[in-house]
Amino acid sequence: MSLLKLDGVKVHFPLKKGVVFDRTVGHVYAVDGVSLSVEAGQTYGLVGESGCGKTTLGRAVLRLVDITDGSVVLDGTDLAHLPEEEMRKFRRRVQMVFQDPLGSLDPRQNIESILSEGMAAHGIGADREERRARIREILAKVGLPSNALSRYPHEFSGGQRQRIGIARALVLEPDVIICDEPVSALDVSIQAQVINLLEELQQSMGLTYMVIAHDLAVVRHISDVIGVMYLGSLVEEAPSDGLYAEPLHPYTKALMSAVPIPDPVVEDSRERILLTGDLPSPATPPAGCRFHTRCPWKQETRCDTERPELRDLGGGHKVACHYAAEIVAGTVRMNSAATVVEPGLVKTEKTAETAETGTAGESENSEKAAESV
Ligand SMILES: Nc1ncnc2c1ncn2[C@@H]1O[C@H](COP(=O)(O)OP(=O)(O)OP(=O)(O)O)[C@@H](O)[C@H]1O
Repeated sequence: MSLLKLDGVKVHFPLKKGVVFDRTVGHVYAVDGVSLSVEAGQTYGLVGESGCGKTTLGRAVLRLVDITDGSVVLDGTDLAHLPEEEMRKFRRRVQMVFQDPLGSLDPRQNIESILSEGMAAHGIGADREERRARIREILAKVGLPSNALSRYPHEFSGGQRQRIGIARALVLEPDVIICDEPVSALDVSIQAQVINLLEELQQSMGLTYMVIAHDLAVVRHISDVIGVMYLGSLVEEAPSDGLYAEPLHPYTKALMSAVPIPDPVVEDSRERILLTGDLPSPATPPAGCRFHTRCPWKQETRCDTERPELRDLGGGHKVACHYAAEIVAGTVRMNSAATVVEPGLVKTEKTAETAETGTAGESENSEKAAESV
């Protein structure tokens, strides 16, 4: 059953100009028509490069930004159209865990005070003692000692602070937890511990997550379903295994090929797709398919004029690309100056001409574009 269902969600930020009269001179199309469902007890992973609208989408669920259009249905209630006083009751039910645990914890408050603040505001626990007992229980669940209660955020390591952030969400007994880049501020050695903790808590408490990350490796194991965002829209969505087994959208293929593989033999023997060109501004998104300006498989003129819908190609594997099936079948070939790193080479630029012969070349910009993915 879908616990959280987004339908056609748009968040357009007005671009203002002028000191006296604020004129709207355009919009940032941060989120532009996203539909997705998060099933109870599951994890939806949302990935995409910086600026694609992931955080704004998460904030829209909590109504921390104005929703321009669409619906956000939590357990049967559309939050997008709820009066503010009604919305207050629902805020407890969707909690957010932030990227920077230190920045999101008040340094002047001890842990008990940080955790009990929200509980008191939402009427959880009859009195201080009851709240304290509940906090102790949750601290144990997230792997922190009960003496953490009287300590302050700066006394903890980065990983422990993220555990406090998770505890702060849990004490409010939410239906859904949105984890926004939950491990990207942490040391690599600590990241796996926090991801494992999220998984353990999900199993023992039946939690439902939306995990937002720019790093595909972070969402891979924890997610049941993964959605890939590009310039405000979902370009691909699939059960996690299906997405990794066969990414269908050219953007996902590029993202996936940029993830380093620890085995040097495998790393050296695979092909990588490096995107050329910069990410367009969400204030002036390209017409047609938003990815067409960087797409190695772009076809004239459909891709520059007609916006592809997200469609199911089977087994819940959805893709917004006019030619996804043809690319898989090999009947549509790379047609532009796409850069492919061929097995065993550091860098090879493959163009329409060189694609056949495999002539090697260099492209600094392409390498940078790949790094930014
Ligand atoms: N309040 C705002 N007013 C105007 N533009 C905004 C606002 N918040 C976000 N944006 C713009 O919306 C776009 C999407 O931003 P968002 O933070 O959602 O992306 P993101 O994918 O989460 O990126 P990051 O990982 O860097 O946070 C960006 O171009 C950003 O500059």
